[in-house]
Amino acid sequence: GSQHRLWPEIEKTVKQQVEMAKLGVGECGTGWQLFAEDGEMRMYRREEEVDGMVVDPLKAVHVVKGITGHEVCHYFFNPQYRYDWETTLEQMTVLETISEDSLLFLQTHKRIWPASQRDVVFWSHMRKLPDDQDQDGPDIWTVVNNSTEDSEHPANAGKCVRIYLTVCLMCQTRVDPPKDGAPISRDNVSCKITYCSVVNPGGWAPASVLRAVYKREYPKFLKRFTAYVKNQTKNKPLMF
Ligand SMILES: O=S(=O)(CCO)c1ccc(-c2ccc(C3CCCC3)c([C@@H]3C[C@@H]3c3ccccn3)c2)cc1
Repeated sequence: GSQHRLWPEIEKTVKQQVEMAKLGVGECGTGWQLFAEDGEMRMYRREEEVDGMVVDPLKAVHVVKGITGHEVCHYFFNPQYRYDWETTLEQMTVLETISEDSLLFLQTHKRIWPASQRDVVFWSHMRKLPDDQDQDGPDIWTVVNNSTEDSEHPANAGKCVRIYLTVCLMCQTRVDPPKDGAPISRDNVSCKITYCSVVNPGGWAPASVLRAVYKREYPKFLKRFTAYVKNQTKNKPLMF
C-alpha cells in the first residue's frame, strides 16, 4: 500500500540504531564508563551535555536465561503490558497504529522533583533481522523508539516539558540444544539484551538530579522489565 509519512525515517533509524547497538562498549572508543552492575547486567554511560542539558547516552548489556529475543521485544513493544513494568509511566496513549509492527505513542512520565513533569511523542517499531554475525543462528529481534512531532500534540503546549529520546532494544537469542536430542526447552535458551538510550530532557533540569535519576532508574527498569518477561513466559511455549 502507500507508504506512511514516517516509514523512510523508521527504516533509516532502525538500521542505524541496530548497527550502533552491535558495537561493543570497547569498540566505541573510550568514553563509556561502567556505572552499574548486577549479576549479568552491565550498564554504561557517557557524560554528554547539549546546551547545558544532560543527555548522557546509556548502553546496557544483559544476558537472561529462559527467554528469547522475540519474547523480550513482544513485551517491550506491546502497549497492553507497559503499565505492568514501566514504573515511571503516568499516562500512555497510542496516537496512531502506523502498521502492525509500528505504533505512535504519547507518554507522560511521573514528575521527578524538582524538575517539571515530562511528556514524549515517539514512534515505536518492532523488527526481526538476520544476524549477520551468526548466519545459521536465530534472528535478531529489535524495538526502536524514536521521538517525532505530532501536529495534534505540539511540544510544550500544556503543563509538561517535551523530552526527546532514541531507544534501541536489541535482542540476540542463544540456543544450546540438549545433548540427548530432546526438544528445546526454556532451559536451553538465553537472550543477550543490548539496551541503548539517549534522553534529552527537553528543558533545564539540574545535572546532579538527572544523573541521580538515571543511576537509580535505569538499572531498576531493566531488572524489573526482564523479570517481568521471565514471569510472563515461564509457563508459555517458546516464541522464536
Ligand atoms: O525505553 S522506553 O522507550 C520504554 C517506554 O516507556 C523509555 C525509557 C525511559 C524514558 C524516560 C522518560 C523521561 C525521563 C526523565 C527525564 C527527565 C525527567 C523524566 C526518564 C528518566 C531517566 C528516568 C527513567 C529511566 C528509566 C526508566 C524510566 N525513567 C526516562 C522514556 C521512555
